Amino acid sequence: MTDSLKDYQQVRGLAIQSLFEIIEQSSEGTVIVDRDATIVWMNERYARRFGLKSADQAIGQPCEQVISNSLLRQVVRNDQPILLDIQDTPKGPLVVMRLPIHNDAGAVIGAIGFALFDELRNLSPLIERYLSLQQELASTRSLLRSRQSKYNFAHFIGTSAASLEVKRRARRSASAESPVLLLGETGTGKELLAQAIHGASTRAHKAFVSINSAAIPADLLEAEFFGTAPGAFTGADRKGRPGKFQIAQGGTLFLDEIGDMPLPLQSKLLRVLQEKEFEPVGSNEMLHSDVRVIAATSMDLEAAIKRGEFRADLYYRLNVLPIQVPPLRERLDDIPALSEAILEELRSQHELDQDALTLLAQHAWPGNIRELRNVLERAALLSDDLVLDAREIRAAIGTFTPVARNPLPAVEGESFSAARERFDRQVIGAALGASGGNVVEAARRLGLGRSTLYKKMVALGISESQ
Ligand SMILES: Nc1ncnc2c1ncn2[C@@H]1O[C@H](COP(=O)(O)OP(=O)(O)OP(=O)(O)O)[C@@H](O)[C@H]1O
Repeated sequence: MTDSLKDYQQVRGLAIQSLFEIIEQSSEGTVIVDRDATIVWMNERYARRFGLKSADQAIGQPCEQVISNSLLRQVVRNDQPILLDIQDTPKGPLVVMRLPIHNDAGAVIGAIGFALFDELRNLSPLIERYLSLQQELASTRSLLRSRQSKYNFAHFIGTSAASLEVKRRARRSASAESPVLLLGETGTGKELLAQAIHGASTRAHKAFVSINSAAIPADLLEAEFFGTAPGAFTGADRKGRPGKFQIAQGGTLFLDEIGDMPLPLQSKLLRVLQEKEFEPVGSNEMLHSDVRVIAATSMDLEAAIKRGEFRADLYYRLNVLPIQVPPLRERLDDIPALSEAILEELRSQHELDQDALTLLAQHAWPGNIRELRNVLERAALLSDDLVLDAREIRAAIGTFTPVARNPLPAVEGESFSAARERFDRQVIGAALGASGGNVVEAARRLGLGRSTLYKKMVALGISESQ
């Protein structure tokens, strides 16, 4: 018994010695700190890994000064080893082991850290796994960042009454959960607004995903929306693929050109909006959906319903918070600020002279803000001068479409005051007509005080019912 115990003590002693030697020899580095976590010894190889010329430079330094994320201080303080850990260093990750050092009385007097490199071949799968997990994490993070919205309300430039109203409604819709329907011509900023709504909502930290029904062939749309189940297809899609609804889970799904959605898909979309669940293509399983939908269209959906091309029930479901985004020609006051913001965004040094701005306010902008951007970009590229003039803008516009102004036809020999009276009569008559004869409403439309409008009407002999 005593003999075998002696044996044991001897074997233990040898084991401790061998263990230390093997680890010391196969380690990438060894560092020893004292009770204050000040480095008292470091091997040369380890010093070089941290950019030091020699280990002498490390002696006397707090351990974190040399190894920025060192945990040796913690080991000394807690008197607890950290047996296996991964430490990032400027030259790649290391597997490290940190142990407290005790004196004969069992008190902590310091700590030792071994950095094990991949000479210990059986650790390399661990490092590879760690690296691949890190890569996966980085790419997931960057994917999420790229899916988060790029724009907020400050990006929607415009202080005209029409723009302010659009922004007011959009801001309000951000705090709701119901679908939003953005109506407006191409290039008016519908997607920008959708992103801003998402960014101001409680879903902002989740994905903003957009899908354009007009840009994807009809037979692929269902899989794009709802994904495919594993085994539903052969070849590349065998494993199954997530659809936009899955990718947007917890976030916002922007359905652009909703008017172009085929009827069978409209029924499926309606079901997701109502039941909050959907079925991937080729699957029998229902998946729960937590997605806020923002839809947009440049199409007259009511006309499409009459033609039988759009489901009325889907329209009512989507039309909870409609926002009409006016075309640029109805908010020409925004052009100077928009132009400045666009030129700035293009990092262009160019400015516009007064005639150029006047000309910009005379074009009807069928392509709206996207067209304005293209015109300014083209003009800035082609001009040598930093001040863009009307001639250069005119050349960049290409096909000029003047804004319709319903000009009054001139009457031969008519005096100025007669022409002016005719003009006043027409403008007031039109405002009254549009307001159903309501003078207060007509005055508001014309930007006149009610009594001023009354006086003008009396002077012109216009009655209220007109
Ligand atoms: N009010 C605005 N202020 C600044 N930039 C704007 C504004 N509105 C639109 N833009 C810019 O104009 C371009 C077109 O806008 P966006 O894509 O949002 O329009 P859209 O209505 O969704 O168009 P489409 O229907 O063709 O998809 C984008 O570059 C956008 O940033």
